[in-house]
Amino acid sequence: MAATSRGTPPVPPDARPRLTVLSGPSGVGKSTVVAHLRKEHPEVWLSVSATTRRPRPGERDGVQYFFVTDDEFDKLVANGELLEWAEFAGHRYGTPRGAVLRRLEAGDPVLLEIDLQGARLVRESMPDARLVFLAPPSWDELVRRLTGRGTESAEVIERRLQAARVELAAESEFDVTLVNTSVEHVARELLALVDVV
Ligand SMILES: Nc1ncnc2c1ncn2[C@@H]1O[C@H](COP(=O)(O)OP(=O)(O)OP(=O)(O)O)[C@@H](O)[C@H]1O
Ligand SMILES: Nc1nc2c(ncn2[C@@H]2O[C@H](COP(=O)(O)O)[C@@H](O)[C@H]2O)c(=O)[nH]1
Repeated sequence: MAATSRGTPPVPPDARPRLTVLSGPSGVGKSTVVAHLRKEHPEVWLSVSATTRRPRPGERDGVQYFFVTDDEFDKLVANGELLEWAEFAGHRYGTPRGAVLRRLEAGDPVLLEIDLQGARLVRESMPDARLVFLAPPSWDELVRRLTGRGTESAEVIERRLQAARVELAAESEFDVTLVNTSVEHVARELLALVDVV
């Protein structure tokens, strides 16, 4: 089945912003879609966030995240090294400022995969950023995906689903919504928005 999109259509190429923020509820498929996109288009640069969460099996420091201690995260905040940061389901996550700004200055398309709070902060500090919301085909499918991933305890899944209700209610704040029915389709739609084609 094809992915569908809602919201503002892409603006003409010469007016496209080069910073794209992808948000959406936990388990909707953000990382899966971005990994698919970057497999075919490695030129799309994805910011690697810092987090105080522990790595999941298979996750490597500096690849999925920079895994840091609470003290290290405090220092990143105190030194102004984060473009934005937020607490999500009991852990802190933040976007390293320096790397993002260097990429943007170089004219490279930049993609952030962050939560709703982070998206709102980026909108305030960088109003030209394009905010993309990844929505699930249905609530039941979101629960299936988050549970089926098998990486979180029942308690953590419950916290993430509570956050998901808030995030889904904020869809209208985003410039574009992509519905993740098909990873391939939605990755193609995201690529068009990220402005590298
Ligand atoms: N279109 C899809 N159809 C079916 N399953 C999907 C689809 N997209 C992703 N999934 C599956 O859903 C699960 C959650 O995906 P993923 O980890 O990418 O979500 P996420 O939005 O990055 O979550 P989080 O915010 O918690 O990091 C994974 O098991 C993934 O394989
Ligand atoms: N505000 C920010 N949110 C971020 C950042 N990096 C990731 N995230 C979001 O956190 C949740 C949970 O991620 P998980 O890897 O523990 O499942 C998810 O919505 C991510 O998009 C960030 O730098 N800032």
